[in-house]
Amino acid sequence: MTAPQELTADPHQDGVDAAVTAARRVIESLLRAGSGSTAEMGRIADQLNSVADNLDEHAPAMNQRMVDMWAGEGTTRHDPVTGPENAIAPPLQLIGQSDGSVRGVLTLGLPYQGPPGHVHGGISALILDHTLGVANHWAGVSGMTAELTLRYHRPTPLFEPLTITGVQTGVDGRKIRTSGAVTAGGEVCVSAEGLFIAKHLPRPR
Ligand SMILES: CCCCCCCCCCCCCCCC(=O)SCCNC(=O)CCNC(=O)[C@H](O)C(C)(C)COP(=O)(O)OP(=O)(O)OC[C@H]1O[C@@H](n2cnc3c(N)ncnc32)[C@H](O)[C@@H]1OP(=O)(O)O
Repeated sequence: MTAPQELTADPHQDGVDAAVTAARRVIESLLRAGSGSTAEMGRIADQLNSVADNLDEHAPAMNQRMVDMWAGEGTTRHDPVTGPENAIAPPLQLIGQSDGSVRGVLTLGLPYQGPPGHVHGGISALILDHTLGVANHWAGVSGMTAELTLRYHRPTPLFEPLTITGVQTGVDGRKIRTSGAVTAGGEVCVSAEGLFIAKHLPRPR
């Protein structure tokens, strides 16, 4: 039996991960502030643009960055679901379980809102697509999403811990079938069935 294993990058307390954590806070704070805020938004925009100018000035060339993103640990650091270097990622951390499934827990806030007080359906789709992909890696046979079927059973709450699961259910030639769910308080909010085709695009080098 395989021991449980962390499959996503552990966020660091310093370096780019710390800056990304701050950027996530900015995204959330802007949304919370809204147009009714008394903060001086013109000055805030100037400050944020100056931060971005500084980052761009010191960034490697885009083609070099693309190579780094797909080398070694970089692979799990940039994606929009688990990546500690990606400010739009919640981020979700996934653990491969001994039974072959993957599992993670996360709480989503205002940037991920769809219906009032609840998670946007497209965000659940994004999280489940990625989780099913990681479940395929954990199972040892992976590919690209060809079909993703979602069932939204009940609204998915914001501000409450959500359990995200995925497991590979079958492989038939190049066709890989995987399922998963988002649950809150033990109730399934969203379930997913995915068809993946064993194919990988070449990594930039
Ligand atoms: C230790 C672990 C570390 C963990 C480390 C983590 C690593 C990090 C994990 C990252 C996890 C990312 C998870 C996100 C995954 C994406 O987001 S992938 C991006 C979204 N998907 C795409 O862009 C795919 C776009 N589509 C395509 O490229 C192509 O259509 C496909 C899907 C690859 C298939 O094309 P193809 O290779 O030419 O396949 P083709 O020969 O046409 O078909 C093969 C078979 O599949 C069937 N098929 C193909 N498409 C379909 C379809 N849509 N519906 C039904 N059947 C289909 C065909 O009918 C055919 O069946 P048979 O005739 O063999 O019975």
